Parts: sequence; structure tokens; C-alpha cells
Amino acid sequence: MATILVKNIKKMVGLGAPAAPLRGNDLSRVDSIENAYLLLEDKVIAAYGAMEELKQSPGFDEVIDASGRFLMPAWCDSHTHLVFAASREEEFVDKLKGLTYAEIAARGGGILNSARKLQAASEDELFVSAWKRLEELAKWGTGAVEIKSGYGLSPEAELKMLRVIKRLKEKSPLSIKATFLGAHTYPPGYKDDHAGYIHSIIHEMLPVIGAEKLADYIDVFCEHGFFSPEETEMICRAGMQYGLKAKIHANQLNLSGGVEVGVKLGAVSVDHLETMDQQTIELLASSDTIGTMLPTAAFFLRMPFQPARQLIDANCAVALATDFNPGSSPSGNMNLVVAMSCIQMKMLPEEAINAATINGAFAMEVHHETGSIAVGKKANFILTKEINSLAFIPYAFGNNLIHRVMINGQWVSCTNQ
Ligand SMILES: N=CN[C@@H](CCC(=O)O)C(=O)O
Ligand SMILES: [Zn+2]
Repeated sequence: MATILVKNIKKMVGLGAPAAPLRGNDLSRVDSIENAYLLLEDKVIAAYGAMEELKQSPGFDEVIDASGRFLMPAWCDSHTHLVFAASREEEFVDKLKGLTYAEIAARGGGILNSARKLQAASEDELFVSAWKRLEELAKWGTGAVEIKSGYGLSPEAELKMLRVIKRLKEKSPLSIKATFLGAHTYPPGYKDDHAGYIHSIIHEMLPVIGAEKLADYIDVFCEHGFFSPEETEMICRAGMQYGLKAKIHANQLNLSGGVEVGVKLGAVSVDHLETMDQQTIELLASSDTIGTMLPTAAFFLRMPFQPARQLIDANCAVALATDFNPGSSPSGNMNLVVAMSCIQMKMLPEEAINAATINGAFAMEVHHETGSIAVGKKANFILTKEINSLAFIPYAFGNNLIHRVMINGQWVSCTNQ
């Protein structure tokens, strides 16, 4: 049995295993121990505590001295689209030059641009590029990630995406959840036949996804001009027949009704939430559905940030995620998401860290295995460079404060700082 001891940790944070997502005042509580140790046995947290409680042992396979460093749970990124065939920086430059979203879409840009390129790519090519992105995410401290389909938009290409995600799950040390997002937009052939595309999702795609167990969740882009609340409900209910719980793109551009559908269906999460009013916030707060905020998408699209303070003060369970995708958030860096949430959305550092770790874990139902430091959970953690406080992490935005990352008992990065 391989044992690893991390000793003399200046401060170990994010301790314990809450039974439900953190809300309200609890979200700002980060349990911690100063001058701590962490003992790992065979990829799992075996014990932790204050240094003076450490029982002497004849020997450990590896001993790490973490003097001056903070140890915290690895990030849990519960909303990404990280399987894609190509970046879209040419659209980004067009937008800088003044083109509108509609003009870019008319030139074949947007989600349909990604879909064309993905349809032309092989499963192996998609796997190799997604694998590189995953490796990079792990180096930034992400230990669990949700990945959506939705750039296929045909039975063949949606299944190809989901098979890529299945291979990533099998090979990666990260905890990975797969979400079927066939209802991301309408493909050109179904521009004037929305019912026809929804029929294809329900009768051509879902039966194969169910039979091959290719997804854990079902998602719909519930938005004006995309899928209505009624269509969202119909598609999610069809997915639920195959055991897929709902995770919905809701209220990004408008009060779309996505939150209402999500709450009605008992969705695990409703994600985006740039556009919220008091009534919608109260409805979400009264439910078990997690509100996942994606601040880097709001930043990249120059939209108002999510109303984090109102959501937290109303007692909503909130999580933070990257939305990593080539169109609206070409970054999968959770450190940036946490900094932006504090700087732009006035979340306290402790709130942002909880929302990006344990609540993110709940938003992909991996809370029993990661998201906090607890005995029996996976050895998934970040060891920081030498810092003096937790608040320094979002404060010193843009700086890489990570010294080492361990995911599922493997070191995935190490600097000498
Ligand atoms: N909002 C919908 N979909 C994605 C990205 C869309 C795109 O590729 O442009 C999102 O979550 O932001
Ligand atoms: Zn998204």
C-alpha cells in the first residue's frame, strides 16, 4: 500500500463532508487547520489533523514538506464544453471590429461554426485535443469536470462527441461527468423544422445514448431563439426516461423560463443566470437545484455578471464553473473564475472557494468522492506557493499560485516555487 505524507502544511482548508450544497452563511465558512498534516493511502485521504497529533510511523513512501503553503481541495468545474474541433478567434476579432452576434452568425459563425468543424473531425482527433485541454486544466488545479456534447447537432456527431467523453472518463485521473446537449441549437437542415430536430433528439439520439450509457445528464439551451421552456421540458423529460437528470442552460441572455423549468424538473443545476429577477431568484432559493454561475462567459461576452450577492443572500445554493468553450469562454482556468467572482461579483474569497469546490462537486454529484478534504475521499488537492492567506488567491488574480496538484493520488504538476 503506497502512503504519502504531506506535513507542516501552513493551513489546510476545505475540510469535512457536508451532506448538502452550502448556502447562505454556511457558504462563507471554510473549515481549516493550521500547521497540519495529510496522510494518503492508495490514492485516498486516510487521515488528517494538526501536526502534533501525527502518529509516528516506521516510514512513508513519500514525504512532502509543505511549510509556508496552503492545501485546499482541487477545483470542481461543473460546466464545460471542452470537446471541440477548433478555436474561434477569427470571430473574436470580427467582434472587436464591431460585427454583431447576428452578423457573425449570418457569416456561418457561432455554435454552427463549431458544429461544422466538429462534424469533419475524427473521434481520435477530438480525443487528442480534448485530452490536452484536460491535462492543462489539471495543472491549474481542476480535479473534477463536467463535459457536454452539443457541437455535433446530428446523431452521428453527437454520439461521436459523447464517445470521446467516455474515453476521457476511462483514461483520465479526473472525475468526469458527461452531459448530452443535442439541444444546443438547431442545425441548418432543421432551421424551419424545430419539431423535426427535437424528434431526432428524442427518437434517434437518446435511445443510443441510453443503450450505450454515454451520458449522465441532459442539457438544453433554454433561450429566446433557441429552445422554449416547453421544448426544454419535453427534451429533458425524454432524457429522464433514460436516467439522465437535467442540467439546463438557463437565463443567459433573457428571462428565458429556464430556471422555472429546471426547478419544476428537479434539475441538478441551472447554469449561466446572467439575467435574473427577484421572483426567479426566490424560486431557485426555494429549491434543491444549484445555480451555477459562469462569470468568464459574462466577461468574454461583455454581459452583466451574474447577481451572486442576491443569489447568496436569498439562500440559493450556488456553484462556479468555467463554461470552457470556443465561443463564449475560451478559458478553463478555475483560478480566474474564482478571482473574477470576488472582484466583479463581490463574493467573499471563502464563498467563491466553496462554490468552486464542494458546491461544484454537488453540481455533478461527485461530492462523495471529491470537493473537500475528508477521510475516504480521493486524493485531489492543490498545494499553493508560499502565501499568507486564502484571500490572497483571488486578490492576486492572474498570478499562478499553484505549487503542486495531486489528482486521484497522482502528481500532475509541480513547480520549484
Ligand atoms: N450558451 C450556450 N452555449 C455555450 C457556448 C456557445 C458557443 O459555442 O458560442 C455557452 O454556454 O456559453
Ligand atoms: Zn455552456
